Amino acid sequence: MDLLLDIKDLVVHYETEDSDVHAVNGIDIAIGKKRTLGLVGETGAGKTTTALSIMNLVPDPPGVIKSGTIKLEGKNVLEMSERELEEMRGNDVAMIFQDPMTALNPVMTVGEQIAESLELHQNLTPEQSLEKAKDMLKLVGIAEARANDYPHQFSGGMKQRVVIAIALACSPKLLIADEPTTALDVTIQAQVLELMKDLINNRDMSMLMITHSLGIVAEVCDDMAVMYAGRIVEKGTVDDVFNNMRHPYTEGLFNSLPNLKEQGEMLEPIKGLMPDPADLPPGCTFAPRCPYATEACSASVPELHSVDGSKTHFVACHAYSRPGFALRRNQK
Ligand SMILES: Nc1ncnc2c1ncn2[C@@H]1O[C@H](COP(=O)(O)OP(=O)(O)OP(=O)(O)O)[C@@H](O)[C@H]1O
Ligand code: NI
Repeated sequence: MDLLLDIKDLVVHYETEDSDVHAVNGIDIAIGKKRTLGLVGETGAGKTTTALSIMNLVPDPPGVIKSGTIKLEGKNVLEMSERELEEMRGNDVAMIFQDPMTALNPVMTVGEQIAESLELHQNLTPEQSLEKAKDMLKLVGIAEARANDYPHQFSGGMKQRVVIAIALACSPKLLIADEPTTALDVTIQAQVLELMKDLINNRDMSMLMITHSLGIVAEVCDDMAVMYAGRIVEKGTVDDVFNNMRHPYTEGLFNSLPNLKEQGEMLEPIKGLMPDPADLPPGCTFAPRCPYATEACSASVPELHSVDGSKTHFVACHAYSRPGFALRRNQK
């Protein structure tokens, strides 16, 4: 696979006077060109921290990138100069967040805001920028006449479309979307996702989609990585993980989803809570909640290993060292 982004052994802590939060604990993830990777996991798993690291925007202090490399087309983001970083942000990588209002300026028209990003990154004249801004609006399904309106004149779904227009105006190679539809009505969510999917595909872009929702992963992603307490516990193509899942935590996520369970089966939410990343248990951090755990699970941290020799599918779980082990879901 031709890689756009290649993250290796990333470790990020938030260090304050009274705690040391181990937010990201040595993750490896890669995104191929024209591929969309879904990063899923419970709240506090370290998803946003991972995303911010890619743009070298982890707030410091308290954030400290302890180790790792983040290569964007071969160049390590963590070693870029301020100037290179500015070039990269907006031009190569754009990020959109859950709440569109945090990204929009209430006292500028939406047309001006899209144009501003174009002027900044693409050396266009103000007139050219405004023209292109109108094109971008049309692209996200908003009439160009609305370019002169202010954010408060738009609905939530339209605001998020404007944010998408700003993010895509400079044709970045990678779009990072952090829960981009959680703040929207359910009916609007599907439309916005559909739009993003089309735009990404038409422009040969790659995307990192951060979400709690396996439904969204199924809808828009090619590949997925399941994150738990700052580690990747399973990753593969969406097909690998949906049809041949291996990690007990992944199984737990699927069992706790109403829409993905077969009818008649009982929902079983995962018992307990994710451990506090300032106080992680030794060994496999999922062991305290895992229905399959034995003592060996707490003795050492399981490494990611290939599932049946697969080149795409990996799992980090000690249980597979037991002969014949299979998840309940996979037992025939
Ligand atoms: N600025 C900060 N200072 C201290 N701790 C932080 C800071 N930002 C995040 N954390 C902690 O780091 C851990 C990972 O947070 P992160 O936001 O990356 O998780 P997430 O998977 O994106 O969660 P969510 O799904 O809720 O957005 C959490 O325990 C969080 O409390
Ligand atoms: Ni987050």
